[in-house]
Amino acid sequence: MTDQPVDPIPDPWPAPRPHDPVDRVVSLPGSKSLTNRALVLAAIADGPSVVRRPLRSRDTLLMAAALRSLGTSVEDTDGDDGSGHWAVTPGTWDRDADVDCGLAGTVMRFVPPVVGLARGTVAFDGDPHMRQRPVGQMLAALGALGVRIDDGGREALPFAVHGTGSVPGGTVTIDASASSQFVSALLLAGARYDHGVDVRHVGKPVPSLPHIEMTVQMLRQRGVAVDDHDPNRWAVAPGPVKAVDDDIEPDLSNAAPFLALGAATGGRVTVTDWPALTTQPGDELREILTLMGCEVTLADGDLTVVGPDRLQGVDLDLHDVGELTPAIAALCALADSPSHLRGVAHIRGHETDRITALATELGRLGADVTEREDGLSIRPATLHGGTFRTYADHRMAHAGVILGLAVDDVLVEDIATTSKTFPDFAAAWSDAVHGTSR
Ligand SMILES: O=C(O)C1=C[C@@H](OP(=O)(O)O)[C@@H](O)[C@H](O)C1
Ligand SMILES: C=C(OP(=O)(O)O)C(=O)O
Repeated sequence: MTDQPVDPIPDPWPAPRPHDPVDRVVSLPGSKSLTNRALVLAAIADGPSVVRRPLRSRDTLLMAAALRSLGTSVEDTDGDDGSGHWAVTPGTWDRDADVDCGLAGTVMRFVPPVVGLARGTVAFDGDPHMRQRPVGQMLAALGALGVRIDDGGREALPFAVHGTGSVPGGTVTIDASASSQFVSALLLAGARYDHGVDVRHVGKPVPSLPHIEMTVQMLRQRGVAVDDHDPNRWAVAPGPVKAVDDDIEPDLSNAAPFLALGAATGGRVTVTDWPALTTQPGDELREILTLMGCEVTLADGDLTVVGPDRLQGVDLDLHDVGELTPAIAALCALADSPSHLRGVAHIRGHETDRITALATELGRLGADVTEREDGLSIRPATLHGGTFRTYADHRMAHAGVILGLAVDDVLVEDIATTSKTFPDFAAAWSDAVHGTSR
């Protein structure tokens, strides 16, 4: 062990290592990004609707709680197939409220623009690290659109939004290079502003563009006119948001560790209900894992990955799919040729500074890693056991358990942090690795 002396880690979790190549079929919970968009749009819609098979994890429960605190009804209901749904009924938003953002970017960014439509003062705060995550550009844009914000000059949490019941809206320029969620947030609320919104981005390229396409697609499904013809500009026409029942797809980003289980063990993993067409960036895993030497097939809604004898390194720009970086970096550390992961400077503003965290923790287990301003270079090395720190980041925990597939005695700190986007991840992971929950 090469651990430096540091604070003791509570309950590090022994990452399970399979004895033989696995052969598993896995069904995943719903998408965080789709669930939280569906909830926001249902809350500002022109009637009641149902969010079917939503993700119920910390991020989405926080979103449901935020919308309830404004005066929206979000109730459990059973579907015909026995699965749990959420019935959402828009309400009168006429009260002061407190919103806990936890560590959810979607709550901190998507809720303030709709609070402009409420009558009341809403105070926002979150986990300690949430106060470091970027939101200032978005608050400034909201101010320019006519929403009164009080952030005490911090350009970060905690802040208060003073809703007056309507928002003028109009044209606004924003630097969204820190997060695509700034743009998605303004678009989600924009149809309900008096003049709609016309958002123009100026600055370094906007990351995670598939997530903006997801927003645009969901708005159009609800009858909202969106012009996204020109690059770096999105215009939402004013008008009603139609109430639409929505089926939430499985979370394809959370598929990453499970597909990695096939990839890293030379085994076979099938994820069920993989959508044929999707805006989720996790769909890119099909191409990425193919480049790493896996055999990847999508047939009748089943995505199957068969791992190679030896994983190949990759040279990838992950700018559009930054949230996949921790899982891919872990796989790269198990590959037998070098990898370069580029274009993800913005993930330094995610749940933790993911570039530094990955360089530190992969390095702690013996990986040969160079931290770059916008990514990581990873060369083959012999890894060893040790404690993998997760910095309250669910996707760091995914990286840790992936390493544990191929390295003895990997302990993952705070495995419960995975509850941000995946209920009972540890049990689902043990089940997938060993074929039985333990
Ligand atoms: O809109 C969304 O649902 C998301 C957008 C992306 O954020 P960034 O653009 O900040 O990377 C992504 O990383 C995050 O996990 C979810
Ligand atoms: C960046 C992420 O989350 P958030 O929605 O909190 O930004 C993520 O889930 O990888």
